[in-house]
Amino acid sequence: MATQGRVITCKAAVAWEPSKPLTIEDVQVAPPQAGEVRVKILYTALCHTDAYTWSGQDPEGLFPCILGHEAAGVVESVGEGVTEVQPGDHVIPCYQAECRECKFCKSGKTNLCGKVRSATGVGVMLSDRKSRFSINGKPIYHFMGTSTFSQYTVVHDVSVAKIDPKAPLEKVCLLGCGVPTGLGAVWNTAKVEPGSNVAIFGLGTIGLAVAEGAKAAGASRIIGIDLNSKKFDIAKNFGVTEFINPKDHEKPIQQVIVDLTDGGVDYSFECIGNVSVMRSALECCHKGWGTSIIVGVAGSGQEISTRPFQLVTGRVWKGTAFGGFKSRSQVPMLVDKYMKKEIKIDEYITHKLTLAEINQAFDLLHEGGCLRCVLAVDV
Ligand SMILES: NC(=O)C1=CN([C@@H]2O[C@H](COP(=O)(O)OP(=O)(O)OC[C@H]3O[C@@H](n4cnc5c(N)ncnc54)[C@H](O)[C@@H]3O)[C@@H](O)[C@H]2O)C=CC1
Ligand SMILES: N[C@@H](CCC(=O)N[C@@H](CSC=O)C(=O)NCC(=O)O)C(=O)O
Ligand SMILES: [Zn+2]
Ligand SMILES: [Zn+2]
Repeated sequence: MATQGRVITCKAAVAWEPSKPLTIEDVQVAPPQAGEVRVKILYTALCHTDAYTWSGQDPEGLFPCILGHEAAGVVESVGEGVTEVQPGDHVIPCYQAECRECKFCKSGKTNLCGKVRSATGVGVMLSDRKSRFSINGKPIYHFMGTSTFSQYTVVHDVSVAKIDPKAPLEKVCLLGCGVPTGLGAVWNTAKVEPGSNVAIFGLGTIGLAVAEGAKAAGASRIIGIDLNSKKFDIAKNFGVTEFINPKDHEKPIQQVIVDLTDGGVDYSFECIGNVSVMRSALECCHKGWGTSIIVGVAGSGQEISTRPFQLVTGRVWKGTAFGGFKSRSQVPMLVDKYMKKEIKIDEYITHKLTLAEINQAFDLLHEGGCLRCVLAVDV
């Protein structure tokens, strides 16, 4: 039976309250309105940002909601005025929109887009400030404008990238967040030059993608720092050349790195979300030019600090969202790079489960051996 124009009832994992196990529910998904796209999600991975919001630490977290933002699927139907995708197109939902018209998009200075952010930050769609998800009439909030822990979702047309239909969706779903974030932090935000020294704090998917990007950029020393020493074995495969476990040192970790690198690294990346590590990451940078990129997302109420002298003497503190990539324009290019074997994806996928097993997948996220767990959604 044709579903276009009708409400679809499908399975979704609903987060009812912070930290309470998600439950698989029959959810009603309304048809897309003007400028919206309804997508059948086939595969979704879990990102630590989903766990962060679920834990209640996200100041923008709203409940009940449908989490998830690293996914791939097929367009089921489109609303009025949608021209760039059509039913049957293979797509990756993009939590960072790209409208190409707002002052952010036109600035050429950022990948942030202002068109739908005020709505996605409060769990609704822009046109009527309402949710397209409900359970027996009770609205369920959207999350990050994507809500991919559902067999069907509705996204803004500026938040969906059309990709090569030949690309395996169970792999390229990772291009919705983690892998581009790490690669782009190096290529777009830091712009690491050949021969640079790099320090990466946190060797999860994001830190490993930073390592992959730094290796591709020609960095000569890539120092990985993690509290879990088992990470070094896997990190070598992504380009990490040296490993430091802060637990093995009495001196502050920034001092250890400064001593090891003749004054500090050219670039550092914080890929954990810990504000005290963010300070170490800045302070391990070389005087005069060292640049530190904050990638990790810190909890509500957390603040960063350092002595202003650190910046007066030439260190630079920056942050990155989605690695600075313009989503709709550049995600298809990343898919093509994967298809040409120019970037890794398979190596980040350590576990595969189904949507029904999502709570097990969240448990796995907190285990040192899990990078990305991909869920088959349509089963
Ligand atoms: N800015 C952005 O656009 C994005 C940010 N993120 C954020 O990036 C961060 C990292 O994400 P994942 O790699 O998925 O996380 P993850 O949890 O897999 O990796 C974090 C790593 O840091 C290590 N670690 C924890 N505390 C540490 C400490 N004090 N010192 C050294 N190592 C420590 C852990 O052992 C782990 O290996 C999260 O905060 C996530 O929310 C994720 C995606 C996009
Ligand atoms: N909601 C949080 C902020 C969360 C955050 O910083 N998100 C990152 C992406 S994390 C992906 O896994 C981001 O890109 N932020 C830019 C944005 O526009 O949201 C809070 O309020 O602190
Ligand atoms: Zn993410
Ligand atoms: Zn825009």
